[in-house]
Amino acid sequence: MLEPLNNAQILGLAGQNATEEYDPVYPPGTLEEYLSNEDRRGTVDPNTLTREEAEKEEKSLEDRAPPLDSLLNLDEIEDVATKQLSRKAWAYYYSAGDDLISKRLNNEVYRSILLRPRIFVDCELCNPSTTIMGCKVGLPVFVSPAAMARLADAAGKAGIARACFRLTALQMISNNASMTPEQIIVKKSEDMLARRIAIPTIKFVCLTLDAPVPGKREDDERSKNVGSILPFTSAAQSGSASKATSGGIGKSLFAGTSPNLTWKNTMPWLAEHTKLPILLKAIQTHEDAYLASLHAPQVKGILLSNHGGRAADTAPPAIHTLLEIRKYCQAVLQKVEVLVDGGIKGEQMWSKPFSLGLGGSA
Ligand SMILES: Cc1cc2nc3c(=O)[nH]c(=O)nc-3n(C[C@H](O)[C@H](O)[C@H](O)COP(=O)(O)O)c2cc1C
Repeated sequence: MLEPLNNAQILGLAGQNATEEYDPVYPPGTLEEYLSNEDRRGTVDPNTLTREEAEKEEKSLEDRAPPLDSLLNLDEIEDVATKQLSRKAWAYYYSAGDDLISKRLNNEVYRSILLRPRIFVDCELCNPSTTIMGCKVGLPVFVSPAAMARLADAAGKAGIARACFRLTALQMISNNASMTPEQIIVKKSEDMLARRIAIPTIKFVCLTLDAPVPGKREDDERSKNVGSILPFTSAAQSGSASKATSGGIGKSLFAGTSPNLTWKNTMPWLAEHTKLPILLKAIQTHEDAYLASLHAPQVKGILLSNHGGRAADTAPPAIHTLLEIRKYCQAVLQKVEVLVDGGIKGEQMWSKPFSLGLGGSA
C-alpha cells in the first residue's frame, strides 16, 4: 500500500478530483510503481471536471505566463508568479514566520551593504566557476532545498534540476514531501536512506536543523490549503507534532524534523550510516558554526540560513552570522565550507557574501 495514504484515507477523497491534493505530495511515477493493473479504474472523463478544473487542464502555466526572457529581474518574476499561481501555492511559497521580519531583513541587509568598486583590475577573463561541497559548478550559486515544487508546476524539482544543469549550478533536493529524518531513523527507513545515498548524483547530505516544529506562517495558514482537505498528515512525525486539519500546507503536511537531533547523538548516527560529506543547514550563531567546525571533516560545510525567515521570526540573516564568524572564530572559514542563503536577489546581492569569505550563495 502507498505511504502515507491508507485505504480509509483514500476514501476520504472519494468522488473528488484529488489531483491537486495528490500531485504535490507524491513523486511522479508513484502510482505507476505501486498501483496494480487490476486496481486501475480507467482515465478521468473530462466532462466530469468542473469548469475551473477543465480550464486549468487546458491552460498550462507556461501558456499563461509572459516569455521568461521578457522578465528582467527576480522581482518581475515574483510578480508574474504571484498572479499565475493558485492562492494556496502562492501562500505556501510566500509565507514566512510570524511578522516576516527575518524574511524582509534577509533582503534588506544585502541592499544596505554597499559595494566598493576597485579600478584598474583586469577583468577580461572572468571565470566564476568553482566547487561547492566538492562539486564543480559554473557559478558559485546553488538552489536550497525547497519542498512542494510541484504545487507551481508539474515539472517540479526535475524542472529545477534542468535549469541547474543548464547553468551548471548545484541543486539541493528537499526530502520533505516523502519522509522526515525520524522516519529515516527507524529500521526500515535506513534502507531508504541507503538507497538515496547510493544514487551517484547525490554528492552530500544536507541536514536541516531549524525545523523541529513547523514555523507559524500566517499567509499559509489563512489559505484554504491542500493539507486541510487531506485526511492525513503526510511526512509528519507520527505522534508528537501537528495533526492539524487546517493550518496551511506547512503545518498540515510537514510537522517538522525530529526534535531530538543533537551534536552528541546525530553526528555519530550519520557517521554510521553514510560516508557522504555532511552540510549542516541553518547555522545561525558563531557558537554553532564553531561547534560544527569541530566535526570536520565529517562536516564538510555549513549553510548559514534562517530558512528564508520561515522558521523562527527575528532569527538573523545569514550575513549577520557570517560577520559574527569573522569577528569571533575566523578559523571556521578555513575548516569548513561556508555557504549562505536567504533574501538574495540578483547578481549585486550574491556577489557580496564572497567579499566576506564565502564558498557559495543561494
Ligand atoms: C517554498 C519553500 C519550501 C522550503 N522547503 C524547505 C525544505 O523542505 N527543507 C529545507 O531545509 N528548507 C526549505 N526551505 C528553505 C530554503 O531551503 C531556504 O533556506 C530559503 O528559501 C532561503 O531563503 P530565500 O527563499 O529568501 O532564498 C523552503 C523555502 C521555501 C520558500
